[in-house]
Amino acid sequence: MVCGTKPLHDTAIRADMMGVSASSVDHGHMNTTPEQSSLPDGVTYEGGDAPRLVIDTPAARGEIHLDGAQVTRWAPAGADEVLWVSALTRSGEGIAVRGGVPICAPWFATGRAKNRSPQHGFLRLVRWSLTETRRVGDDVTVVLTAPDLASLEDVPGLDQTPSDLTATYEVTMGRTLRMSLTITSPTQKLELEEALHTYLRVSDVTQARVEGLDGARYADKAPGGRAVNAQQGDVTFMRETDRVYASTETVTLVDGERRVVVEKSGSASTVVWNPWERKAAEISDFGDDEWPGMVCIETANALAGHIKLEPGQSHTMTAEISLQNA
Ligand SMILES: O=P(O)(O)OC[C@H]1O[C@@H](O)[C@H](O)[C@@H](O)[C@@H]1O
Repeated sequence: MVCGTKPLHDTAIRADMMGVSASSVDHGHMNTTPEQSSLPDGVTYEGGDAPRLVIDTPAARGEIHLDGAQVTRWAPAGADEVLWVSALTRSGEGIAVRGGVPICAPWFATGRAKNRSPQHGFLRLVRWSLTETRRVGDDVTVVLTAPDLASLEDVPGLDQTPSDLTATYEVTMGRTLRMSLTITSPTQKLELEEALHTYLRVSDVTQARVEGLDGARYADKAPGGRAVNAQQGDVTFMRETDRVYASTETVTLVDGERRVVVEKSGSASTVVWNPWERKAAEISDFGDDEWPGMVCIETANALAGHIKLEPGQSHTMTAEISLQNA
């Protein structure tokens, strides 16, 4: 779904709207340090090699890295952590944390023609700028902006897409985790693929199930999988699972008593992924024994669900995650 043309100045961040110091709006991406006094109560900036915002309010605890604008933790009040992160992950500039919610764009996997690199695009590999923080009640909203890509050296894969594309990401952490990604292509056509690659904790993936995809068509990307299939009933997990569903529906991950609801808008695809034993062993930052404890439910626009942007158009995709019984 294309949300209409948007003049470029609409995506520019106005300094007078920001709750952070002037230095933090400099798109020179090394210069992103906000002053603590400018952040709302319950938000702390932690610098170092992997700069991040730590959120701790009566509604939720969480964490957002500037590298890749990656949400890595979120637990609504009274509940255990919802997102999964590998014990083997690394973090820092140019590195996507293995877990949380990496942003995949402007293509998904290696793209529809399977010829793009790096895998899942470059937006998870660049350091974003913090452009706004605000607190309304106990909900904290953080807005991050991707750097001016053309001005950066060595953005891998930038030659495969309009180099002037812009991206903003608005994350609200409270009893619900709301993540909203807007991508604009100012001057050129863009066939956009994207995913909010959400890693969710489960106690045992072989006992978990995903409701809400009954009847949906899917491409099965697991070894030996067919391009076109139809889901029958809930999704359950018995082997490597790597599926791109054509679906705009809300899904619910059922893990024992816990029910994790993923609602979305601007998203024509839902990706469901668990690497299982063999593939987990092949991924260097994924522990060999960790796969039973996670499943990815990715709010996406991928394969046939890609978005066609005309010059000057934007698209916004939103995922909203909540615990049903909390
Ligand atoms: O290892 P990456 O690049 O983070 O990708 C992890 C997985 O991401 C999923 O979205 C893909 O469907 C899988 O094919 C892929 O293996």
